[in-house]
Amino acid sequence: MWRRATATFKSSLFLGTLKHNAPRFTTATGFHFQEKDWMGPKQVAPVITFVLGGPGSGKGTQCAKIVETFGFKHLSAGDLLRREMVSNSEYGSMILSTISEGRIVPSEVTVKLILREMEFSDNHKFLIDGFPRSEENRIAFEQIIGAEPHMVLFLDCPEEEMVKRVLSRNQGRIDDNIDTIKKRLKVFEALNLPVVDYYAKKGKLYRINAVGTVDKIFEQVRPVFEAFEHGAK
Ligand SMILES: Nc1ncnc2c1ncn2[C@@H]1O[C@H](COP(=O)(O)OP(=O)(O)OP(=O)(O)O)[C@@H](O)[C@H]1O
Ligand SMILES: Nc1ccn([C@@H]2O[C@H](COP(=O)(O)O)[C@@H](O)[C@H]2O)c(=O)n1
Ligand SMILES: [Mg+2]
Repeated sequence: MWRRATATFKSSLFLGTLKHNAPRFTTATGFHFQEKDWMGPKQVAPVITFVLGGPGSGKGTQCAKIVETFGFKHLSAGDLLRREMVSNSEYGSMILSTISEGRIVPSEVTVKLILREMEFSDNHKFLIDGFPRSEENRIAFEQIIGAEPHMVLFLDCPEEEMVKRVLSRNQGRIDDNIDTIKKRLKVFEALNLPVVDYYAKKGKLYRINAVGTVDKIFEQVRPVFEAFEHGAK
């Protein structure tokens, strides 16, 4: 279990990017986070990568290749929400209506799901896909988890291509229909692009041209991770 087996952030290799002043924090849903929760015997700090991009830009597809090649743990915020939705959770109906309308689920719920996965993972390298989707998501992650990403991938894809991919995905998702896709694209532009700009200004953004074959796109992604792994050694 990563929560127990890992990080004392204070002695981390990644000291520069992690926040040590995470306050005692109790969310409105009663979830408790305290800095001491991260303390443990092993000196391994989490490596956090966010993977951003519009609906159908290929986040999940590229994440699978990153996992295979670089051994990250893939956490798709959308997948975590869909799993929560069908799990008899108190949030189930709220998540269903939010996803159906292409809106963003309250950050506290999503961050809680991500944190739970991080805590129980044996892996300390995380690829967080489809998150943060808004400035609210981003700030909640920083406050609750007390860490920032080391790098942020942005899969840059034209709208027509994203629409085409989503409509031919055929995985039975309630939001893969033209009406919801239009709403998701609007939300992406209004709420997600400001987050992309934020990380660009911080020098953490890697913009990937997401048009082309899956392998061609991965040829742009691979060197980003190779350089990071090389630098981290
Ligand atoms: N480079 C590509 N060229 C053509 N099709 C692709 C490419 N990459 C992914 N796809 C296909 O497009 C669809 C959407 O891809 P994927 O699920 O990876 O996108 P996503 O960004 O995770 O989307 P969402 O945000 O809706 O979860 C899938 O059916 C996938 O197989
Ligand atoms: N941070 C997030 C991520 C996703 N959602 C909701 O889930 C939908 C599907 O997400 P995908 O990444 O699988 O496309 C998305 O449209 C949102 O409704 C969210 O609220 N917050
Ligand atoms: Mg996806």
